[in-house]
Amino acid sequence: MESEAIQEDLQNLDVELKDVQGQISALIEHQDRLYERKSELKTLLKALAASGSPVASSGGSSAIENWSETFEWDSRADDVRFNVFGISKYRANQKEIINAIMTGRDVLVIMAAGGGKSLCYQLPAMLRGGTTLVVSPLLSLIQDQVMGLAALGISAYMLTSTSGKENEKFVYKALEKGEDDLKILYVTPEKVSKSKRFMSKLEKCHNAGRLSLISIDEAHCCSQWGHDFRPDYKNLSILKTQFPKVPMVALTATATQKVQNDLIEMLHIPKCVKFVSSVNRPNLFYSVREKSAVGKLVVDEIAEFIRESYSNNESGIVYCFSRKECEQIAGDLRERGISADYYHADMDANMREKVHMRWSKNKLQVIVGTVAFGMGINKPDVRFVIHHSLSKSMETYYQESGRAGRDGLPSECILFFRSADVPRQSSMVFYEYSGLQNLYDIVRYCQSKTKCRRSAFFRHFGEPSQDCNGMCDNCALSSEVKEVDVSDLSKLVVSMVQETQAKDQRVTMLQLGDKLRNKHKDLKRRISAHTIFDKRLCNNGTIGQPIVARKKDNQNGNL
Ligand SMILES: Nc1ncnc2c1ncn2[C@@H]1O[C@H](COP(=O)(O)OP(=O)(O)OP(=O)(O)O)[C@@H](O)[C@H]1O
Repeated sequence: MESEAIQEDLQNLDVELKDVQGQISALIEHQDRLYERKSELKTLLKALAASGSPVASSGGSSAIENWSETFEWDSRADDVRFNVFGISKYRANQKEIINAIMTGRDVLVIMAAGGGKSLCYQLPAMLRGGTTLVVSPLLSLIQDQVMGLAALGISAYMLTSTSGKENEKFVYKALEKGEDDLKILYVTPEKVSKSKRFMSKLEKCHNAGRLSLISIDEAHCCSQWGHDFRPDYKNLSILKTQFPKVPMVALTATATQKVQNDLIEMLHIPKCVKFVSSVNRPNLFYSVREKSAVGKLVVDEIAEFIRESYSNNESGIVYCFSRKECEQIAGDLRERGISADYYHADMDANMREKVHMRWSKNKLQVIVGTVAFGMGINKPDVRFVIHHSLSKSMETYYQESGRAGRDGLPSECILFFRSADVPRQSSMVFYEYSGLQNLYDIVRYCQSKTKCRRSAFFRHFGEPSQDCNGMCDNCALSSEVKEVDVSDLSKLVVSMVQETQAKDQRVTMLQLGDKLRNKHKDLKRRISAHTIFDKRLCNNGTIGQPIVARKKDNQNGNL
C-alpha cells in the first residue's frame, strides 16, 4: 500500500474514532441522567412509603390528614396571630402548616418569596412553650428577624459570631436553666456544626423538655442541587439525630423535586408533611429585552426605563455579572441622573451595610449588585429588578427577580439578553453540578419569542401551568415570528468546528465567525440577506436564532 493511501486510511480512522468517542460521551451523559432520575424516583418512593400517604402538594396537606379542620389550639392561635403579630387573617397554607407543626409532625414548606413563611414557625413557637431554635444562614436575616420580633414584644435572641459575651451568657443560661424567657433563638448553621458548647447547652435544654421546635430557614442551602449550597447546612442532620422527637420545620422559597428529596434525606425528616405552594408570583411582569453590544446604549435604556416608569424614587435592583461592571454601571446611572450605588463581595462589610441601609430607607433608589446582593433582602416594595446580564440558572433568576414585589403590588422583572453573555457564564458554571444544563435552560427562556415566560418557571419547578394574565412580554405583546431555515449555515459551522478540532486548533467564537466569512464567500452573501443573523454572528458569536419582528413595540407591557 502506498504511504499516501495509508495516511488517508489513518485520517479516516481518526475521524471515525472521534465520531465513536462523541457517541460514547453522549451515551454516558444519557446514562448519568437516567441514574439521576432513578435515584430521584427511589427517594420519592421511600418518602411516600415512610409517610404512608401521598405527599401533599400545591395548596394542601396529604389526602388522609386534613390540616384545615378544627384543632384545640385554634382560638389561642387566632389570639396570638391578631394580638401579637397584628395579622388579621392567614394567607394560603399558613394555618395548615401551623396545625401540622402543632401536632408534632416534621414539616417541609415551600412557599414563594414574601408568602409569609416566618409566621409559620413563629406562631407555633409562641403556642408551644419552651424554646424554638431557628437556623438561618445569614447574619443580616437573623438581625432583621430578631429586631422585628423584639418590636412585637417577643423574647427573641441570637447567637452568632458577632454576639457579645453578655448576650452569649444570657442565652446559655436560659438554655441550661430555663429561668429566663427565651422563646425564639436564632443561630447560624456554623453554631450547630462547630460549637460543642452550644450543642451541649441545647442538649440540656432538650433534656429538660424545653426544646419545643426546630426551624431550618432557607433550607435549600442543604442541597448541592440547590442554588445556594452552604456546607455547614449539611451537618444539620445532627439535630434530628440528637432530638428525634422535637418537630422540625424546613422552609424555603424554591426547591425543585430533586432539591426537596435531598432536603428530606439530609435533614432526616422522611415522614414530613410537605406543603408546596405555587411558585407563581402573579404581580410580577417578566420580560426579556435584546441587549445592545454597545454598553452605553444598554445603560441609556435602563436609565430611561427607570426615569419614565419610576420617577418617584421607587426602589429597584440592577444585577450585573461582575464587580467591575457593578461599579461602572452604578456610575453610569448616576451620570444619567439616577440615584444608584453598587454592592458586591469585594467591599468591606461596613460599606456594604451602609449602601444596603440607604437603599432600605429609600435614600438610594437603585442598588447595582452582583449575586452577593442576595438572601436577606427583605425590602417589600422593590418595584423593579433588572438583569443587566443573564443569571446562571432559572432557579437563580427566579430568586433574584423574585425580590421584586414582595408586598404583592405590581412590579417588573426585565432581563437584558445577548448571546455574547453566555460564554462568560458558562465558564463560571462549568464545574457546578448540572451547571451547563441549568445555564442552557435560562438561555432558552431568553431566546423564546413566543412562549409564556411564566410557564417556563412552572415547567422548571414541575408545577402545572397557570394563567399568566398577560403578565409577561410574550403573552402581552403579540409577536410575529418568521421562521428561517438555517440548516445550511449550521452545517457549514459544524464542518468548520470539526475541521478546527481535527487540526487541534483553538478558536474563539469571534475568530470562528471571521474564518467562516473569509473562507466561504457564499456565506457572506447569505449573511447580508439576513442582517440580524449577521449582527449576532459578528457581535455575539452565536448562530441560528429565529428572526423576530414585534407587532407592537411596547417593551414595558401593560404596567
Ligand atoms: N397572613 C398574613 N397577612 C398579612 N401579612 C402577612 C401575613 N403573613 C405574613 N405577612 C407579612 O408578609 C411579609 C413577608 O413575610 P415573610 O418575611 O415571612 O415572607 P417569606 O415567605 O419569609 O419571604 P422571603 O422568602 O422573601 O423571605 C411580612 O411583612 C409579613 O409580616
